Amino acid sequence: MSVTTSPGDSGAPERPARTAAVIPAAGRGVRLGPGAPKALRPLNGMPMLVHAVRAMAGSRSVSLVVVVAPPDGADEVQRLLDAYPLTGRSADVVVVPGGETRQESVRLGLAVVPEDISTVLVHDAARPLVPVDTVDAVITAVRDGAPAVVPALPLADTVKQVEPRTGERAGEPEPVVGTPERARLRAVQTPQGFDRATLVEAHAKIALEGDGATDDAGMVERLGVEVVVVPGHEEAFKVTRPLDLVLAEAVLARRRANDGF
Ligand SMILES: Nc1ccn([C@@H]2O[C@H](COP(=O)(O)OP(=O)(O)OP(=O)(O)O)[C@@H](O)[C@H]2O)c(=O)n1
Ligand SMILES: C[C@](O)(CO)[C@H](O)COP(=O)(O)O
Repeated sequence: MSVTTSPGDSGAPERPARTAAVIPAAGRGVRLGPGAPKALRPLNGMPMLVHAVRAMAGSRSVSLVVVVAPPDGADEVQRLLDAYPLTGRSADVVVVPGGETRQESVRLGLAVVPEDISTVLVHDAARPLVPVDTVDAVITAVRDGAPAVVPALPLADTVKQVEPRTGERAGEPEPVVGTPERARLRAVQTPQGFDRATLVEAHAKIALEGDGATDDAGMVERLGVEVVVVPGHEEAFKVTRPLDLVLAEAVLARRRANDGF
C-alpha cells in the first residue's frame, strides 16, 4: 500500500480526519467495450478516476480518499495519481488493490479506513462528474444522524418486472409480470454515505453469508437499518456504455464553457 499526500492550501487550518471516501475502481468496464480498465480511460484528457478523486476531495469534509485499484494495477494507479496531484485543497490519497467484485473491492478499501473516521462515502470511479454539492448533501445527512444515505433521482422511464425464460423457451420474448408504481421508485447513485461502523458490519455480514448486493446501501438494508434518500444529480450518472462517454465529454465541455476551466 502506498500513500500520497497532495500539496494543499498553504496555511489552511487542519481539519479533523472525519470523512473518508472509498472509490472502487477495480472494474474492467466490460460494458464499455475493449480498451484500458474503465477507471483509467480519459475524459477531457484526464483519467476518469482522477475526476472521481477530485470530486470527492472537492468536499471540504473529505480528508482521506481510498482508491481501490485493479488487483494487479495498484502501482500503475499510484503512478497515475502522482501525475495528477490534487489542486486547490489537500486530502490524503491511499491506493489499495481490489477484488473480483465491486463488493469485495469496497470491503478491501474500507479495511484501511482508520477507526477515528466516523463517516464513510463509497463512490464509483465510474461516476466521475458528481457535483460537490451532492457529495456534501450526503455527508450532511450522515452527520445529522442518518446511518445510511443514498443520492437518488426519480425515474423517467416506466419499469417492468419480467420473468426470464428458461429451458426450451430460453430466448423467447420475456413475459411482463408486474409494473411497479413509478412514483415510488428511485434510481440510486453514489456517493453513498454511511456511519462507518454500520457499513463495516453490513459488509462483514454479507461476506460471511456468501451473499451479494449491487450497492452498499442494499447491504445495510439487510441489517434492518434504515437507509434514507437525498436528491441526486443528473451529472452523477454512471459511465457504463459507450454513449455515456459521449455524454460525459459533453458535460465537461459545458462546464468549461460556463466556468472557463
Ligand atoms: N471487481 C470490481 C468491479 C467493479 N468495481 C468498481 O465498481 C464501480 C461500479 O462498477 P461498474 O460500473 O459495474 O464497473 P465495471 O465492473 O468496471 O463495469 P462492467 O460491469 O461493465 O465490467 C466501478 O467504479 C468499478 O471500477 C471494483 O472496484 N471492483
Ligand atoms: C452502486 C451503483 O452505482 C448504484 O447505482 C450500482 O449499483 C453499481 O452497479 P454496477 O452494475 O456495479 O455498475
